[in-house]
Parts: sequence; C-alpha cells; structure tokens
Amino acid sequence: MLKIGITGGIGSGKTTICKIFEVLGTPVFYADKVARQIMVEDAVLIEAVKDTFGQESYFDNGALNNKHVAAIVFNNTAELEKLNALVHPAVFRAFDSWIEQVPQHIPYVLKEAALLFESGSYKMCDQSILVIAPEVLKLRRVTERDGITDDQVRARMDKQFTDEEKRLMADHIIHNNEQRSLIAQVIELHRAFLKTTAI
Ligand SMILES: CC(C)(COP(=O)(O)OP(=O)(O)OC[C@H]1O[C@@H](n2cnc3c(N)ncnc32)[C@H](O)[C@@H]1O)[C@@H](O)C(=O)NCCC(=O)NCCS
Ligand SMILES: Nc1ncnc2c1ncn2[C@@H]1O[C@H](COP(=O)(O)OP(=O)(O)OP(=O)(O)O)[C@@H](O)[C@H]1O
Repeated sequence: MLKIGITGGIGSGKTTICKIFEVLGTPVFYADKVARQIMVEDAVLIEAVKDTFGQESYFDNGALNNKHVAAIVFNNTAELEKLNALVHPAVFRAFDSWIEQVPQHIPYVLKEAALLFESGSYKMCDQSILVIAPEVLKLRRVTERDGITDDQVRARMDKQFTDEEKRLMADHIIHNNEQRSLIAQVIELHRAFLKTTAI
C-alpha cells in the first residue's frame, strides 16, 4: 500500500481535493483535523499546552481557545516550535494506528497535512502531492471561510515553507487556480497511483 502525502499552503484547497480522492474510494488521514482532536482529547497534552501558553488556552467547557493560542504562536516562531513539539509526535502516532486499520487490498492512502514538509512527515510517505493556488485566491478563500483578516492569514503563511521551497520537494503538483479542472487532475493522479500499485 502506497502512502501519499498531500500538502499545500493555507487555503490552497487540500481538503477540497482530498474529498474528491475520497469519492474515488481513497482513504484519507486528515492530520490537521486529528491535531485539532488531540488538542482537546489528550489530557497530558492539554496540561502541557496550559503550562506553556496559559490556563486561558482552554475555555471552562474544555474547548480550545484557538484565537488565544493562534495569537501567541503565529507571532512568535519559538512559541510555535514549542506547540509543534507537543502536538506533532502525537499526530504521527495517530497516523501509524490509523493505517493499521486500512484493509490490505487498498492500493494507496493519502495523508493530508498542512506541514507535511516542515514537520518531516513526508519522509514517512512514498510520494507527495503539492497543491498550489494563487495567493489572492488563498487569502480570499480563508478570510471568507474562517472570518479572519488578510494579515492573520499572512502571519500563518509566513510560518510555512513557500511554494517555491515545497515545489523542490514534491513529486506531483495540483493547480487549484480556477483555470484547470480539479477533478481531471485528481483522476489523472489516481490512475497513475493505481498503475504504480498494479501487480
Ligand atoms: C494554533 C491553532 C490553535 C489555531 O487554530 P485555528 O482553528 O485558528 O486553525 P486550524 O487548526 O484550523 O488551522 C488552519 C491552518 O493554519 C495553519 N496552521 C495550523 N497550525 C500550524 C502550525 N503549527 N504551523 C504553521 N501553520 C499552521 C495551517 O495552514 C492550517 O491548515 C491550531 O492550528 C493548532 O492547534 N495548531 C497546532 C497543530 C498543528 O500543527 N496543526 C497543523 C498541522 S498537523
Ligand atoms: N476550486 C475551488 N473552487 C471554489 N472554492 C474552493 C476551491 N478550492 C477551495 N475552495 C474553498 O476555499 C476554502 C479553502 O479550501 P480548503 O479548506 O480545501 O483548503 P485547505 O488547503 O485545506 O486549507 P487549510 O490549510 O486552511 O486547512 C474552502 O472554503 C473551500 O471550499
């Protein structure tokens, strides 16, 4: 079973593209979603986050105060590194458990991760896909989706590798730019992965 990592800058369209792969029958591990789950379910991690970023990192009902944590980490690289060091090893472990329950006959799975290259998790994948979209579209999509400002989105972009850096590391590129059909690009890659895994 091939492990394919899929990544892209904030708002590039990773999740949207993974939904198309899912329609084709491909199991997808959503690392960002799992990270969000771990942040509210793992008692040891929750205590470590409170110790590091303050008790106000969580609301009384146990929900993560993501605005508080985001304001700290996306404005300070050292603080972001502390958060990454707490969360990423737990996400790696969750992926290892997840893949064990995927039926053996499945030819390939996807691991969707915003920080596939930055976190080093691409090394645990056989191939990688990079989703590229124009900055103006990413800003518009994320500000509309999350109700945050252009500057807040840019602060996160600044903490991720640039597309130029990621292009050098990626095996495949999907362009999500309103000019090219996403579905056609996904089907082409899907066929290529099936061909690679055909006996
Ligand atoms: C900082 C937090 C609280 C902000 O929460 P918020 O709901 O505003 O954002 P959300 O989790 O939906 O992430 C939205 C996007 O922000 C960017 N982003 C999130 N975490 C990071 C990070 N550690 N480094 C760089 N960019 C990041 C990604 O593009 C991501 O897709 C949250 O992102 C978090 O707990 N991050 C740490 C876990 C993590 O690294 N997740 C991403 C990869 S596994
Ligand atoms: N081709 C497209 N046409 C129209 N809307 C799109 C397209 N691609 C993505 N979007 C929209 O843009 C927003 C961002 O897309 P998506 O959530 O898939 O990106 P992402 O890369 O997973 O983002 P993040 O890194 O923030 O998790 C979503 O609201 C999505 O519906």
